[in-house]
Amino acid sequence: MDIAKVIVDVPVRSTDRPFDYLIPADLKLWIEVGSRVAVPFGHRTVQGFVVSLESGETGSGPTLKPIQEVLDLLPPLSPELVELGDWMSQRYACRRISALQAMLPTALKGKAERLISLGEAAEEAGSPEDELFPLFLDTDQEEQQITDFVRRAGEVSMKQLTRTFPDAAETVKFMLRRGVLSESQSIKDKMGKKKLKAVDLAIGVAAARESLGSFPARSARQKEVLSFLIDMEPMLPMPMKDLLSVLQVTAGTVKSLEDKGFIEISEIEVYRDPYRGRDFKPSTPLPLTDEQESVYKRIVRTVDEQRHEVFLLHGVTGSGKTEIYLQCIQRVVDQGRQAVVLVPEIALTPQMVERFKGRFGSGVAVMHSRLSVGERYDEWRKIREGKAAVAVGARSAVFAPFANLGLIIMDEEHEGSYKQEENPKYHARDVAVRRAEQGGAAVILGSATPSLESYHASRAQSDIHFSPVLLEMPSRALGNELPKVHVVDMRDELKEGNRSMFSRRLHAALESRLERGEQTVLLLNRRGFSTFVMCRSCGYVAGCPECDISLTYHARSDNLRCHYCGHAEPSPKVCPECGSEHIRFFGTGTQRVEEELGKLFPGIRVIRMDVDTTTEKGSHEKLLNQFRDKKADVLLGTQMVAKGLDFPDVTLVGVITADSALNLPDFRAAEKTFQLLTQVAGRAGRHQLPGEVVVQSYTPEHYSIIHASGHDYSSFVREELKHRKELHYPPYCRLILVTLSHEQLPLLLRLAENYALNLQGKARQLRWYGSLDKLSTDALDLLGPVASPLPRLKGRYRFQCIIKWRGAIDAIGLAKQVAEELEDSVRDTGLQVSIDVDPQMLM
Ligand SMILES: Nc1ncnc2c1ncn2[C@@H]1O[C@H](COP(=O)(O)OP(=O)(O)OP(=O)(O)O)[C@@H](O)[C@H]1O
Ligand SMILES: [Zn+2]
Ligand SMILES: [Zn+2]
Repeated sequence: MDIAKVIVDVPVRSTDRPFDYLIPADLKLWIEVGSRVAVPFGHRTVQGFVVSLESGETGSGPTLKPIQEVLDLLPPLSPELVELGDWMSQRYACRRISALQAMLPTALKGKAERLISLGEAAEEAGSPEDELFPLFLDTDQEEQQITDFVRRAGEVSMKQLTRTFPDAAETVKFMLRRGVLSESQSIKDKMGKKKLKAVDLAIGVAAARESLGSFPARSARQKEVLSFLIDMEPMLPMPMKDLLSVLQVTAGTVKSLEDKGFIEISEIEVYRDPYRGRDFKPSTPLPLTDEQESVYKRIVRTVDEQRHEVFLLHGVTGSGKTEIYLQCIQRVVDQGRQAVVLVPEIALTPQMVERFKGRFGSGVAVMHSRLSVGERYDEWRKIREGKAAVAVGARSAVFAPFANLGLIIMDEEHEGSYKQEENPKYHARDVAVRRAEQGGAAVILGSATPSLESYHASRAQSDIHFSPVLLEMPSRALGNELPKVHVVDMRDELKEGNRSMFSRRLHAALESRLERGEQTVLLLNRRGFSTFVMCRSCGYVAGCPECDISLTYHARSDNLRCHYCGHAEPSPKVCPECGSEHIRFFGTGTQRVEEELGKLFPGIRVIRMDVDTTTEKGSHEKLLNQFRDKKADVLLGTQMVAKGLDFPDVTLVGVITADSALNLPDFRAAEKTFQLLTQVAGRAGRHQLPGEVVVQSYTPEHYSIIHASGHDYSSFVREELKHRKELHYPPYCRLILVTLSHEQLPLLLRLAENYALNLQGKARQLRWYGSLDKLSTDALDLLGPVASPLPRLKGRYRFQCIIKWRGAIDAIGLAKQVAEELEDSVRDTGLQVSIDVDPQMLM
């Protein structure tokens, strides 16, 4: 009796464990760990993933239900990914099914049926003299039968195939891996594969060339087509429509060549390559600078030993980290292994993709949310079928289904967007490290401003589960200086009668750029606008007396509140520091800045890049290209303009208000401000022309602004770590954010208090509970419950607790256990508890 343990897709907590199913004899060879299957569950059929296989010789247990179907020929998950899912479910207190689902492209989540047809390689396959596969001679016959069967039918379902050839699983999978068979979704489904008419030579190049002489003059067009195809031979078959548009010939011309037997027109399957039709300038490895060389050598040592190791590559903006990535990937690819490159969604610009495509061509799969479901499915398939060796993508590319992963790179590793805010609430950095650990792969975490967590872990014993090797590149690759940063105190501007959002310095700097025909990047940091209260005369910001975090303005109740501890106070009418009436809730939009620019500099050409102008697909790219082509003087935008851009003529960067993010009720506010300023400053003067940066601030004395303007990461870190230690924040402990929600406020209040009490009680029994001040290393502390920053969402009230903990204790397990007990005790009343481990956003 063969048993499969299956994680089923049923959204109930009690189902979050594997269920046993019988493997019917005729499916036995088709089912592997990672297979997606249809199984009966209650009165329904649901989808599930096989997480382990057992031969139950003990066999006399309760009668098990059999698996009904296997849903894909090749399992969409590998045993390695299944194991990773298991780890995620513990690490993030999420359901196993949700961890596994997160690894798949949306197209695979539906119920669409898989269909099998002959693949591109079908012609060459199955011939007995195939010397490449001498060992498979006896499977040749089987292969022939299967090929015939599929050819006759055109397309067969999984079910037909598995039932007709129950013993041929190995052969079929092998055929699929070689492209003799190919798998797709049902045609009704729009995500099915895409086919295209394509043109190929029907005779050899030499013969074709010879025949060129025999074309009569009236067939000049045909001759032109043929000679073009001869030149293009290595690229054939090529899409018919490309041919027609390049040569400006009619389909009739091409058709006559086919009739004469020179060429053939067929349908080919195309991967919907979102970057098709675009030229990627091929690039070759650059000779490395000394700094790059020593970093490269160190990483390659590990790569060559095929060992797991994590590197933290701290290189200033423009130090040439990307070149290191490219050359390390090359090394891995040369070994026949694969690499994943993670970049923040926002930095996944065409410019970034271009650098990888330029080096590795079509061997690069790109995965990000701007692609359609079908495009994403194709890119994913390219990886799984071994047609790509490099995946570049946002967060979820960490799950790219490579069989032999040698390297994971995470660019801008400090970015908060690597954390997924919905379930499963994973952090791609931690998942990357874990996956690499499983598979003996190296990890490079790269940044000009590493997160305090990673940096601290590289220097000291820490609560993070890895300790990276720190590699530093303190100078720019092209030898130029980091740009000079001027900080302008906006309070002085106001004092001297300048009420404009542009300081005199920034105004003058902009003017001179316009005169010289150089370009400017303007950053308007919108994060946190209109949520905090600031005095425009003295820079005073209302903060919580308990938490050293700025208070959030609540318009409805017209008061200020602390989102950590619940402290509340009335909102001030005059500044408590200086008595000024210029105290207000901050708010400036990019649109207003644009208008102002137009007034101050008539005729100025501005490209505005923010959520409003970049919603359309491809718009982001279009705007950047316009800027690169110097169709504008100023690129004005939000965070989007801060990252990864490398434009030679940008010599000025202006930051309209540096402080806005500084005052968010978030213990990472200073860190994020420092990072943003450093990143955006790094856009200036990257090539020949020297750069200059003007940072406007109401709190120029803040250490994150001082150190960012001095390009001084280590001083910033020293100061920030001191604060974190005093106030017990990561990296000196870890956090768990528990959010409880319910439609009824009084009940929710009681439940939230219960949660806190139960947790404290349990922690006390385990002797964990207490202040983190104490010297003991194992400790757990709890803040709250308080109303969540979003106190009501979709008709549900929300309360939250923050658990601070450190040491070897199982705080995550405890948080989850207490949540489940509470949910059980109030069944049917609609309580929801969400657990966010290592939250990025506490708001
Ligand atoms: N070895 C090299 N020789 C010549 N030019 C180089 C070399 N390495 C990098 N460069 C060039 O230096 C510039 C900056 O490099 P790159 O964009 O890779 O830096 P980075 O460290 O990724 O910067 P950022 O963090 O700001 O994105 C690029 O124009 C790149 O082509
Ligand atoms: Zn004031
Ligand atoms: Zn507080």
